[in-house]
Amino acid sequence: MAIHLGPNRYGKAECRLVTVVRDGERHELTDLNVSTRLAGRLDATHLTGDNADVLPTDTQKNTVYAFARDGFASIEEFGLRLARHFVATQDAIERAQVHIESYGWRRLGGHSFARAGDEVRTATLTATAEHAWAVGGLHGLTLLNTTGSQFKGFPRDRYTTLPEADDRILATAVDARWRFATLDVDWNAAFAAVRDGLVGAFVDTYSSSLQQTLYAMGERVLNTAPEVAEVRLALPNRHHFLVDLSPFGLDNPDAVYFAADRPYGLIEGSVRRDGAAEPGLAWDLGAA
Ligand SMILES: O=c1[nH]c(=O)c2[nH]c(=O)[nH]c2[nH]1
Repeated sequence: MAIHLGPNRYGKAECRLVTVVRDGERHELTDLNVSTRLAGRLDATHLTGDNADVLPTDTQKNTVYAFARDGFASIEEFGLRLARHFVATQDAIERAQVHIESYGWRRLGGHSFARAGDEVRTATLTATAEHAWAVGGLHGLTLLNTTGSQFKGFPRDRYTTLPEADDRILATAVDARWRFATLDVDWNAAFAAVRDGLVGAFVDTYSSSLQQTLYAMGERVLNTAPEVAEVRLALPNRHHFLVDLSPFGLDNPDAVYFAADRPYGLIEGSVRRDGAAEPGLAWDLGAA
């Protein structure tokens, strides 16, 4: 029976990095979580324990902190610089991916900040010697419409108990990633445009299903951000169930809800621009 080494990669996960730019009294804060992944001709270390091609994950972590010393205008720019550095300087490394989470802080004053909720901006930058790819993203953006949503016309079988809903609460925590067709992008402006598109479509769409809202959100992003080739969305349906108050002799005119934690519907999908460039390694460092 033949046995062989399958796809593999290695790197330093979750380097927590905070930077402060001290411009007089007004300080700028970034709060990141940076992960590196390297792949390439790494058979030797797995098969014989020869580490000649294994840039230590400790060195990868140090590189993250050292490059941060130079500053960066966006997490996409920072991640691209790191990913390109690893493939350019390590012979055996053919593919590098840097994933960055950016935690928001709301300004309270010149040098004071409050953590801005659960929303996280993300970026995934992948490089080979010849190409690079960028994926932007966000997760933890919780949205809720108190009306403008229904769910009707679904099939019923002997296990169906769900009543048809003419008017319901629609709530979700958006998990979105979007693939750029180019690297010639004003990254922070693009992030703002995509985020506005996601939120705007959620607010504006009369929803017959969360699936319909998902498509509307992806379509709006592609219409507002020309650099984006594809949007991938995962939308948990944060169910809000009307509480039966009749045991207490009370009516419930769509006023009192139970916000269920789990289980939840999970609606996932991607919306793509026709004719856009192939994704290459953008989504997945892959096996090569
Ligand atoms: O928007 C929805 N999509 C579904 O697929 C679904 N299924 C369900 O039980 N409720 C809902 N709501």
